[in-house]
Amino acid sequence: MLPGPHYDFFASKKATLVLAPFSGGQGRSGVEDGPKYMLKHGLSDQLQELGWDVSISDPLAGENYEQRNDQDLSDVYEKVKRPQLVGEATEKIYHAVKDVISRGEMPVTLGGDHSIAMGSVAGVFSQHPDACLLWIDAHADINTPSTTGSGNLHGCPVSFLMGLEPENTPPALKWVPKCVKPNKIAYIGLRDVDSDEKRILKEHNIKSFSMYHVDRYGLNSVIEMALQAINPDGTSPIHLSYDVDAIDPLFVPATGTPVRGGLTLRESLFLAERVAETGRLIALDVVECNPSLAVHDIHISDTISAGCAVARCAMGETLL
Ligand SMILES: NC(=[NH2+])NCCC[C@H](N)C(=O)O
Ligand SMILES: [Mn+2]
Ligand SMILES: [Mn+2]
Repeated sequence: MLPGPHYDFFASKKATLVLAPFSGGQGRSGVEDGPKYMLKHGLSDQLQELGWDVSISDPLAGENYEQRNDQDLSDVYEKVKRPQLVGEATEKIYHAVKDVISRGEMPVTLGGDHSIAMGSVAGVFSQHPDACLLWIDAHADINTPSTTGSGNLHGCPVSFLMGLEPENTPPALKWVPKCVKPNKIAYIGLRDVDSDEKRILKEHNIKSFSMYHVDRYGLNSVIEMALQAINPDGTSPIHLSYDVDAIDPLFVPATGTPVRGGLTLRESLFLAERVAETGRLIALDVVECNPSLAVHDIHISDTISAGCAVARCAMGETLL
């Protein structure tokens, strides 16, 4: 029998689930229920079964962000929607993730929409400036305040983390540190990238693997190429930011911006297993599960179980 993956890390095997029930980075409510559903699905017990000591932190507890999302129509800055709300929530997430990582535990941030990665990534990079970022997504989420067509901040977190447009940064988002260098981020799964985003990716020479590349070279080679680009000597810690819409909507239907032609369920899990196997994963986000967008109950269980499986695979689950 060929050996399965071998994991030579997870020394402390302590993780904290950082709940980020936040929907203000886009317009569709329900995505704030992601963390609740993943917990109900048993994620915490599942990770404990893998040998993790799991705690839960809830930095947005009691803030009622959903209601404010509906009401705060005056919260705009030029084209950007709800900067105040997003700024406050992501800063709380930032502090929570920073605490977790500085204790030597793995932060597993459960969204919420992808704007929450401004908090999680900034928190991780504050303690590990040498880290690299693997962004798994159908979208590049690198719009700037001037290029965004939708005004939704879940389409912009990477541009803020890279400090691309300081002059147009809404005041409430000025706290986001410029922490991710263009040679330290790679994308896998892209298939819906706005034209300005394509220009930005090219200008900064960011390693971006679309579904074309997955088909052309196979996912295994694409992962190798991505890691080689952002972590050439294999020593940098890795933050994996996983938008479930990278996975084909056949498998993950309940998400806000589904795009057909994505990763198969098996590919999506292999990707997480392969990153785990590097022994360098220090932080994980799982975002954009929106149970409210399900048409049938089975859409909810498909979506939530895929999100939980991504987390388990990234944290050492093996098939054999
Ligand atoms: N995290 C996401 N699902 N992002 C979708 C972004 C879609 C589009 N590019 C926008 O800027 O609005
Ligand atoms: Mn996406
Ligand atoms: Mn995203």
